[in-house]
Amino acid sequence: TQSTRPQRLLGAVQKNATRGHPRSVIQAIDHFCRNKEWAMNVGDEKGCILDSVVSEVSPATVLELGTYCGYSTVRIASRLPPHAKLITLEFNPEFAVIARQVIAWAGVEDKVQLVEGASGDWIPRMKEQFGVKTFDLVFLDHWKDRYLPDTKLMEECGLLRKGSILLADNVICPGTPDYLEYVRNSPRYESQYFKSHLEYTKVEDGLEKSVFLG
Ligand SMILES: Cc1ccc(Cc2cc(O)c(O)c(C(=O)NC/C=C/[C@H]3O[C@@H](n4cnc5c(N)ncnc54)[C@H](O)[C@@H]3O)c2)cc1
Ligand SMILES: [Mg+2]
Repeated sequence: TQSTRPQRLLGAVQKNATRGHPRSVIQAIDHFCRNKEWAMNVGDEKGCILDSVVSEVSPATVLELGTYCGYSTVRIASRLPPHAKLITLEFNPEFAVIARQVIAWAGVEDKVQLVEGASGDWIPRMKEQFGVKTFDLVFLDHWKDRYLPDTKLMEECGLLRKGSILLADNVICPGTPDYLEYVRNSPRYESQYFKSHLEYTKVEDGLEKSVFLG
């Protein structure tokens, strides 16, 4: 039977990356997406911005919305301080199966909890289910029309504290206009745009970094 793109991406990781070396996993995926098949990973250009935010925040608790194949999961997890935890939500079981294997190949599985399910269902259960108080960093990279409702839900569930950082992918392409308008105009956020390009292309895109002011 035909393989899927995520399966072919995983194959490229297993063929070209070294087990336990997250950087080689990232390089293998970027090479595959540049030279074989484009895939919606945050990519190496925006990935460097993500890296610098993770290093700057040095978060103890991270939430990622939209795991896909686990590219940004590996990128974030490989830069977390010891004992830090990354919870990543993915509701497509087929993608979750691939992401678990990519995460394992990179050797970062003990920092990552991949939860299969929808953000809307799981955000309200973070405290009771995973003993999370608040998130120091949230990386939003799931369906673009979910960024705003999920941000409001995180506020309502008390998952954000003064200083929590939201980092959102694709605020230009595909675009998240309602989310951008909210974080840029709400007195509860201090927002900053990092101009970049849509992964593996010359099309403009960027990340929006928003600090929750409490
Ligand atoms: C016009 C156009 C099209 C595509 C692009 C290119 C482009 C570039 C990008 O960086 C992109 O991130 C995207 C994009 O669409 N990303 C959506 C990513 C979803 C993943 O997250 C999963 N998921 C979606 N909603 C939820 C949810 N509630 N709870 C849990 N998981 C969810 C899905 O199961 C997928 O694993 C697209 C640019 C322009
Ligand atoms: Mg994206």
